[in-house]
Order: sequence, then structure tokens, then C-alpha cells
Amino acid sequence: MPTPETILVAVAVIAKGTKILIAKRAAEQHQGDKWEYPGGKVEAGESVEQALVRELDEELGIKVQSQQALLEISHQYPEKTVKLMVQWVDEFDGNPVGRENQPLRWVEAQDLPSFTFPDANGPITEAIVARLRC
Ligand SMILES: Nc1nc2c([nH]c(=O)n2[C@H]2C[C@H](O)[C@@H](COP(=O)(O)OP(=O)(O)OP(=O)(O)O)O2)c(=O)[nH]1
Ligand SMILES: [Mg+2]
Repeated sequence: MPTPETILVAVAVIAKGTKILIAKRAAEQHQGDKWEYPGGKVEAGESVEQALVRELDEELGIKVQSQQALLEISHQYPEKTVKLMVQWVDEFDGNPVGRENQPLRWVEAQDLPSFTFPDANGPITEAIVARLRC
């Protein structure tokens, strides 16, 4: 059987001190109505870093100044397989706004477990807490 296509996704954990920016996915999107870390699909010819810069400009109107790899997660949903390339962003220009009318919230890292994220996101909270402790 052919392996289903894996979608490469650039995902940003945007940190301001101990607060993390989360956004709500629209109802009609895959994994809709859940909270997410902003980002989106890596397009042909782009690096993960380039995709992240583009997505955060499109979705939030911010200019990423630096990013570092935090973790990678491969997850098989019933309808598709995703590979999330999760990047840490704590230097950016501008004030994030929901340019696609998505609700945004700055959340204390310790409060992240009370929000519902896509099923793939499980390991991200732990990585954030570990990162903030170092
Ligand atoms: N952005 C983002 N996507 C996530 C997260 N967790 C997770 O499983 N995904 C999945 C949902 C989607 O299948 C895929 C990313 O899709 P996306 O809808 O953000 O892609 P995109 O911004 O390019 O938008 P579009 O194709 O819907 O226009 O990754 C997350 O925390 N953030
Ligand atoms: Mg997106």
C-alpha cells in the first residue's frame, strides 16, 4: 500500500517571558475549533524557517527576528499524516493580531493544559515548560 502523504508544517511557539501565544482554529479547518500554535504548511521550495516567517506575517502580522528548533512531531490523523516542525520564537517585531479573524490569547505556560489542542500537540507543552526552566 502506498504510504499516505506527509504534510510538513512549520509551527511557532511564540514566547513573551513566561507567556505563550495561542490562536483558535476556525471551525471549518482540519482540527477545527481547537487552539493551536500559529503556523502552517511548508510550501514547495521553502525551508521550514522561511515558511514560519511567511506564515507569521500572514496570520499575525509580525516579523520573526530569530527562531530555534524546539521539537519535531510526526502524527497520523485518520485523514492525513503531519510532521510538525516546532520552532521557538522569542524575538519578533510588531504586535500580533488575528489577521484571519482568529481569536488570540497570551497564556501562562503553566495554564496551557487547560486548553484543547490538536491531538498531535501532546508533547509540546512539556517542551515549553522544559525550555522556560533552562
Ligand atoms: N498551525 C498549526 N497546525 C497544527 C497544529 N497542530 C496540528 O496538528 N496542526 C495540523 C493541522 C493541519 O492539518 C496542519 C497545518 O495546517 P494549517 O491549517 O495551519 O495550514 P495553513 O496555515 O497553511 O492553512 P490552510 O492550508 O488551512 O490555508 O497541521 C498546531 O499547533 N498549529
Ligand atoms: Mg495556519
